[in-house]
Amino acid sequence: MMSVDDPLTVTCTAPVNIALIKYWGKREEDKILPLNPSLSITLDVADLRTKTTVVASKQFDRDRLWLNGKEHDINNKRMQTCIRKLRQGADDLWRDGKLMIAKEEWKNYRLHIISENNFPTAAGLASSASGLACFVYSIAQLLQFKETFPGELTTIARQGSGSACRSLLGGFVLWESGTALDGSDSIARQIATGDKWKSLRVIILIVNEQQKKTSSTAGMQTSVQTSDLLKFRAKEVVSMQLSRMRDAIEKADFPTLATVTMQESNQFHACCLDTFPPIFYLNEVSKEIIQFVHDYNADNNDITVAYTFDAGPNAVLLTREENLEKLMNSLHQKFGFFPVTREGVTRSVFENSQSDRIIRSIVTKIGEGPRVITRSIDHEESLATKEGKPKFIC
Ligand SMILES: Nc1ncnc2c1ncn2[C@@H]1O[C@H](COP(=O)(O)OP(=O)(O)OP(=O)(O)O)[C@@H](O)[C@H]1O
Ligand SMILES: C[C@@](O)(CCOP(=O)(O)OP(=O)(O)O)CC(=O)O
Repeated sequence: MMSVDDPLTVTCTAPVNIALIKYWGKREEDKILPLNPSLSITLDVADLRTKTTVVASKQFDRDRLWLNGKEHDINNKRMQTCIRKLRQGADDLWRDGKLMIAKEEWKNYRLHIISENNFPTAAGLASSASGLACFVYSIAQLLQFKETFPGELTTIARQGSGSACRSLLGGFVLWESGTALDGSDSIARQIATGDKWKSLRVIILIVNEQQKKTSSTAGMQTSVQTSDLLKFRAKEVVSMQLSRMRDAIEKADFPTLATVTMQESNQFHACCLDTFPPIFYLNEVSKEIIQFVHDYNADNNDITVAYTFDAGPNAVLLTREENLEKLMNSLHQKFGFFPVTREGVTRSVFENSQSDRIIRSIVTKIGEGPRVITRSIDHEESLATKEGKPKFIC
């Protein structure tokens, strides 16, 4: 049972999501309202995840954030908006029929937020999506956040980073662009569980783990200002592709899902090229991977693999379990050996010595949304000491 002296804490995990229908461009910068709807798959937290511990105390003098063992600036506008909205929606904390903290009391508590990603941060692997989703979800869990309308929490995560709203749900997730000026209808919701897609495998091919030159936020701003193709895409293309994709998800139709996914990735990168000055996220290896996938499908006379790329050169391939071994063998033959991490275990000891090649890969599958791991500070999964400081500092 919780006593008044126990630190108020929660530890949660949140997944990475990969967009199959891309979000690129805002119609409103401040509230992060997108030009078009987007659709993603949530990846399994067993392989890629953010873990966050939040501790609340009246003794702390300010809100603080530690990311991967180093203190990180929390005074940026986006994180401050999220924290403010979460505090506004805080509710009474009850334990065993006893009121522990009345909702108006929460304003006297400051937060220590300790977070780690088990994959490279800011390298185009959607760390901002899982990171901000975990940030919002964990604080909401601690402050007993009560939604005033369904999906409200996703509207808060959206204001941390657009793609983060999709990481609050599992399976296939649709982020509606919405029309309301206040952004209240620009929410994310699950449109299908992963039940029909249990055999889907997602292979992340890491080509570069460095921080990218043009952030998604800055890149899409320039695209909105300069690309006519982006306007055409938002007006004419996305709704058609979205309905093809939703139909394919419903029917578990891999070839259609794969085709739309590749077309979407290509159109997103075409919009980047149409931006002035152009933005290049793909490198030579990325392009070789694209060619490889098309050759592989042509040789097999079937569409069994798809690729998608976000704002960086790393590839995400989709295939089915029954094709995985054959595909990995062909990738190794074409690109040389690289270590493969599957179900959290690295299967190959071969390090790729060449540069400009695939460095390593992670094989994962569709997964569930965020969850609470523990509400105890003593739990081994908690990232905080009893004093509310990170257990591990770099
Ligand atoms: N666990 C986390 N907790 C809080 N914030 C995080 C966390 N992980 C990442 N972030 C925030 O996201 C930023 C990285 O976002 P950025 O968009 O640059 O990279 P990315 O998400 O890896 O790439 P992309 O969004 O293009 O896929 C970090 O600098 C940090 O501010
Ligand atoms: C290419 C993308 O990954 C862009 C993600 O952009 P962010 O969500 O990182 O951008 P901000 O809203 O400015 O934080 C496509 C996608 O995830 O839909």
